[in-house]
Amino acid sequence: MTTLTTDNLIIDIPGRAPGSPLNLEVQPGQVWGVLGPNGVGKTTLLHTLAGLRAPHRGEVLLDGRALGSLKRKSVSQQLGLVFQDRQDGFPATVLETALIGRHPWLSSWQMETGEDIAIAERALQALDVGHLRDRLVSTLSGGERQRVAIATLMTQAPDIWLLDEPSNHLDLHHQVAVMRLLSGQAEAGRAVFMCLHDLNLAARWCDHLLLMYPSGEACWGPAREMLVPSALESLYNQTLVTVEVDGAPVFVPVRS
Ligand SMILES: Nc1ncnc2c1ncn2[C@@H]1O[C@H](COP(=O)(O)OP(=O)(O)OP(=O)(O)O)[C@@H](O)[C@H]1O
Repeated sequence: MTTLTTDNLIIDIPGRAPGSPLNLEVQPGQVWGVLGPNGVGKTTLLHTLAGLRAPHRGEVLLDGRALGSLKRKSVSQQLGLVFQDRQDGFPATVLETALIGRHPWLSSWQMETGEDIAIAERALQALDVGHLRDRLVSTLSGGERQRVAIATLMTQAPDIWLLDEPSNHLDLHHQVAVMRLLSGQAEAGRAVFMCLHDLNLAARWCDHLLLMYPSGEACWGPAREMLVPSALESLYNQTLVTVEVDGAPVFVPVRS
């Protein structure tokens, strides 16, 4: 299993002064949540961790090796990303889309085997979209598409799962089902690192949190140390009431 680290990483946001350097260590078995208001740089960070954007400064490392020094195929075997937004490039069925997750594991021009198809079908079942396997993705609802995207990542089976707002479009039942699945993946030794707008999902399911402030400051650590109401109020510029349910804090925005 792979550890993702950042060494004095400063993400590159056009026209903005560099923020504080990030020195993160995302270890196997951990579930990280990234919290912060709109436009603070959460997606930019995820894309930088995936090697899709160059950092302003610093480095991203996989097991101590600089991301840039690794072959893309090797990176995509170790790390995968669910994007916040997706475009339908060409017509593809749900099963064909999930099978894209096997590409890092196939050689050029190699066709998927029965085992690859079985892996994809198991992932579709796990995300409750197995019954849609032959449907065109372009005909799916927002929540169904989101679950297909997560199933594609599951089919890819990397050690590090990066997810940009995985609960987007999901109803309550599927939000919890996806969080349980991500938690199970971490228990199996993978690492999960996701941006979330739902503070309460983060409080319930993440063991580590990174708070990104509009000033460019950031702080990170075990979730119990980060879930300080005053810090969260300042993060979102929103007054909160904290209650406890099942031993976990629940944050409710005040109305006025
Ligand atoms: N190509 C670009 N050119 C100029 N500005 C950009 C570009 N890409 C992103 N930005 C800006 O960088 C900032 C960070 O964007 P990013 O998408 O990372 O934020 P975010 O925290 O994920 O926001 P949200 O919560 O709304 O998804 C935003 O102000 C955005 O407008």
